[in-house]
Amino acid sequence: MKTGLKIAIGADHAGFEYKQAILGMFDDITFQDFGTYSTESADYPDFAHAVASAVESGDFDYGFLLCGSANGVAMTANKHQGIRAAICWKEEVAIPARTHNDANVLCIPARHVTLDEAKTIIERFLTEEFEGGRHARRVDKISC
Ligand SMILES: O=C(CO)[C@H](O)[C@H](O)[C@H](O)COP(=O)(O)O
Repeated sequence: MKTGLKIAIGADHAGFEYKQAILGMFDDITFQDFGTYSTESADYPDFAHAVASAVESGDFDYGFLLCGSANGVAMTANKHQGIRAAICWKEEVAIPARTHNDANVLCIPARHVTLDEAKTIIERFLTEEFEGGRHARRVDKISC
């Protein structure tokens, strides 16, 4: 796993508890927490836009977003021009998210994976590197 990374993280109420756990999980990652800050019902676009803007600014290596299904945060983050947000629910999906899609935001469905699975997904996402080549050509075609 890469070390010394700066990561912007956010979640709605459905992802709050996993977000809190993730914040304490990795000694060598600097997190900035963009909320939410409790289990009180909240609106996922508020946190997804904040994390996406932070990653777009270049101040962070990656963004992590959590909501119940990960769909809402991914849809929101992907509205940002510089963002490639990938929903990853298992390690095998996190690998091509980085190697093929050069994803810069990892979206985790907190209601559908265990915390251990979320940790494994994160570790894999932070280990794999973009392969470039034919994948770079395809990634270049994503923007419209
Ligand atoms: O998954 C989500 C959005 O894609 C949210 O986290 C919620 O799980 C979903 O919208 C349901 O919201 P609720 O207010 O907790 O019923």
